[in-house]
Amino acid sequence: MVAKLTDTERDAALQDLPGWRLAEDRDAIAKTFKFADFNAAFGFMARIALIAEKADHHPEWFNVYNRVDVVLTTHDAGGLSKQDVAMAMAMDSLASEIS
Ligand SMILES: C[C@H](O)[C@H](O)[C@H]1CNC2=NC(N)=NC(=O)C2=N1
Repeated sequence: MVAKLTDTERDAALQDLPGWRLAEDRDAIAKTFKFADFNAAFGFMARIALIAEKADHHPEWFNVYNRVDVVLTTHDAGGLSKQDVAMAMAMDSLASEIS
């Protein structure tokens, strides 16, 4: 099982994740991605879904047209883990590629 990040580790990780914020009500990070249109947003989700399956680490997300609201946390760890940081970085990298 993967370890929950300490407060110090969490704050350090957030420094390197532009646009990501701490969720208000839980130990999780959140970001809103905006794309050109629904096709780009859904393409992003489809490609992240494949990465998520491979990593066995799945985002919580909500899509409306070109917007994807993402929340990342690790249920098994009861909070934020390095797997969330890795997923956030993968999302940022893919989003910058397609927008
Ligand atoms: C059984 C399965 O491996 C677990 O439930 C995995 C699947 N995907 C997961 N995704 C996330 N975000 N957190 C988890 O703890 C998690 N656990």
